[in-house]
Amino acid sequence: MPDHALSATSADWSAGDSHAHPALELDGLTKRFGDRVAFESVTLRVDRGEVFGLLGPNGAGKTTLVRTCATLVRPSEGRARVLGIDLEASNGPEIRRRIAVMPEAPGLYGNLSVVENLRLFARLYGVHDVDRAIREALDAVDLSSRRDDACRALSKGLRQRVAIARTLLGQPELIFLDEPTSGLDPVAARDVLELIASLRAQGRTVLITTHRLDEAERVCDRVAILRQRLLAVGKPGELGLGSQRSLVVRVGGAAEDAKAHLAPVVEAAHVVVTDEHTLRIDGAEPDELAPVVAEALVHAGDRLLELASPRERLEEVYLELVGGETKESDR
Ligand SMILES: Nc1ncnc2c1ncn2[C@@H]1O[C@H](COP(=O)(O)OP(=O)(O)OP(=O)(O)O)[C@@H](O)[C@H]1O
Repeated sequence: MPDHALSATSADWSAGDSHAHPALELDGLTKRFGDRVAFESVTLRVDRGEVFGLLGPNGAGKTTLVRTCATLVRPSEGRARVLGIDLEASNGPEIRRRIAVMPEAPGLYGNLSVVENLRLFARLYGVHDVDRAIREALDAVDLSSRRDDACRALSKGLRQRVAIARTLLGQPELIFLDEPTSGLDPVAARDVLELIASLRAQGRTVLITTHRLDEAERVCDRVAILRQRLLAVGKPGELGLGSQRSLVVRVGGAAEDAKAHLAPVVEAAHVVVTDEHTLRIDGAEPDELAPVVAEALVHAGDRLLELASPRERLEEVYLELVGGETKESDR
C-alpha cells in the first residue's frame, strides 16, 4: 500500500491564506456515536481540482465522514480544515457557504419544475443573481431544455442531474456527492460520471462516496478505501500494490504444472504459485502477457479458468482490505 499517501502529518498543518490550502485536510479525525465508531483516526488530504473517491462497503463511515466535513456532524476527536478553514462550530457558516453537499437522497420537490426547485434552493442558499446561477447550473448539467418539466416527470438519472445542478448554485469550491450513481441504470450512471468528469474540467474539487470500484477507477484521480479506518489511499492504478504489472492465472489443474508449461514463455523467477490452482506472474504488461500465457496453457492442455487483469486485481485488493462482506455489526 502506498502509505506515503497517508502521511498528511501534523507538520503540514500550517496557517495562512485559506485559498492556498488543499480542499480538505483531515488529521486523526474520529467520529463515534456512543460506543459505535463511525470512522476513526482518518488522516487525509484532498487537493484542489481533484475528483477524490471515498470507497467502502455499507456502514464504512463514508456518509458520516462527509457530513462531518460539511459541518453537519461534530467530530469526536482530531482536527480538520475544509478549504483552509478550521473545522469548528464557529466556522460552520463560512465553510457551508463555500461547499455543497448532495446527499444520497436528492430531496427535490416532485410537483415543482426543475427551475422552480432550483429557484427555491438558490434563495435558501442566499444566491445573489438567482437567474444567472440557475442558467449556469442547468448548462453545466445539460438540462436547460427540461427546465420547465416537473421533477416527478423526470427519470431518476435526470433527477440526479438536477440534484447536481443544485449543488452548483452557490459556486462551491468543494462539492461532496454522496453515492451519486446509487440506484441508476448503467447508462444514467455513466452520464453522471461524465458530468463529474466535466466538473473537474471546470476546475472544481469533487469528493464522491461510492462502493463501486469500477466507478471510482473511471472518474477519480485518487481514491481512499475506508472501513472505519483508512485502509489505503492512492491513484486507482496504484492501489493494487503494483499489481498493474502482474497477472493472476487460475487453472483447473495443479498450479505447479501450469508453471512448468509456462517456462518457454515466462521466466520462472517471475512466476509465483499463490495456491494449488493459482499463479501470479509479476513484472510484465498484463495486456501483452495475457494472450501469450493463454496460448501456452491451452497448448499444454491446461484448463484455464481465469486470467485476471489489473482492474480485477484492484477489486481483489479492495475485497481483501474491507474483508469482503459487511458485518452485521457495522450496519
Ligand atoms: N446518527 C447516527 N447515530 C448513530 N449511529 C450512526 C449515525 N449515523 C451513522 N451511524 C453509524 O455509523 C456507522 C457508519 O455509517 P455511515 O452511514 O457513515 O456509513 P456509510 O459508509 O455511508 O454506509 P452506506 O454506504 O450504507 O451509506 C454505521 O455503523 C452507522 O450505523
